[in-house]
Amino acid sequence: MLSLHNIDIRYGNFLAVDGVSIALNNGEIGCLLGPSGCGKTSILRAIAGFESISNGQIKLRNETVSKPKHLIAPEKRHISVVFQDFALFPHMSVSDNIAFGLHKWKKAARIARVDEVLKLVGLPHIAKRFPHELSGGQQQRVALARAMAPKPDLILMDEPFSSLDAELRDELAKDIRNILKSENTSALVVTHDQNEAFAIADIIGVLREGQLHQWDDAYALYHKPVSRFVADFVGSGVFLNSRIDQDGNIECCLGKVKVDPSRLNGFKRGQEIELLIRPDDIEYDESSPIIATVVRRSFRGAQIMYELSLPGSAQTILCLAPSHNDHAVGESFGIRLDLAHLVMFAKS
Ligand SMILES: Nc1ncnc2c1ncn2[C@@H]1O[C@H](COP(=O)(O)OP(=O)(O)OP(=O)(O)O)[C@@H](O)[C@H]1O
Repeated sequence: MLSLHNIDIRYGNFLAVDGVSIALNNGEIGCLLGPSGCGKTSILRAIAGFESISNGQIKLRNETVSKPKHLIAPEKRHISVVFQDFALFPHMSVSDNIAFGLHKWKKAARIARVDEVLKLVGLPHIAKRFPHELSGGQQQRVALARAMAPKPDLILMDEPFSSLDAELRDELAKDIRNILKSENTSALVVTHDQNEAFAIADIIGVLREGQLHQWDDAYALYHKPVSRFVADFVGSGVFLNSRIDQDGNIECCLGKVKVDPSRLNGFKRGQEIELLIRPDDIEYDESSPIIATVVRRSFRGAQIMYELSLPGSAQTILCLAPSHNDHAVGESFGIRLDLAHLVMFAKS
């Protein structure tokens, strides 16, 4: 459906996007995730045809729509864009907003399609209202209905949830995913919020300073990050100063971690490394000889996130424990390391 081949985007001499390649299949929902200024919006604008590229090419349904000095106009790309502020026309009713992109359709087909997408987004009863009479969440759904109405090949969404309440965002992200999937519509969403990315996307690209670090599903980003940046940006955790001993095992403040030699690819015996420990790698275990002390805690309902110190180590670790194991700051309890995935980086 969509492929970007090694694209660069420049603003004068500044290289804002540097050699990015991604591909999205028909019906897939992709997401570009990264901190402010990493180039997400620039990529979205280039796909929409609002921005030119200085290297590489962009293909839609296998047709090249952008390459240096060649730009197919946005209206010829069969793409719809949902903007951050929804950009609904304030003087038009909801149904007129949705019908706006259908002016070439026959009247009966147009009316039927407006009805259809309003049902799809769960708002069949608000067709006659005006945008200012809607809640933020309803405006978001109308904006999505308007984008979906012409049956575009691809929908682009730029920070679609940023103006909504935190509680609403997660719910809406899941709903929007279901709505897009119900019509097998492909979409690419831009966000800096990983929970939104996890809730909406099949595949996520993590960007930093114009470069794509990883294009993968949420599980792989969390458990098999390819760079220290991805490991740090996605999810929480700590990088424990560790060392590979002469037997090829990892020594750290939690003891010795036995490692299958095949997993030491590229690392040498005796090398200093940083070992990624996620909060879910540390288990509460009353019978363990490793005793940790609570430095900080944050109650999260079913679980408590503990920050723990260990004897003889200046580093702290995180532990996500079931909340019936309730300990105050200063108290100690036993923990066990249960590393499902070994993620390590050469010490910089
Ligand atoms: N028109 C422009 N002229 C010059 N520099 C620009 C222009 N648009 C964006 N940039 C720069 O390019 C870089 C990428 O910007 P972009 O808006 O794509 O980032 P972003 O990841 O979407 O950020 P945010 O999350 O803050 O919207 C930034 O350093 C930005 O300052």
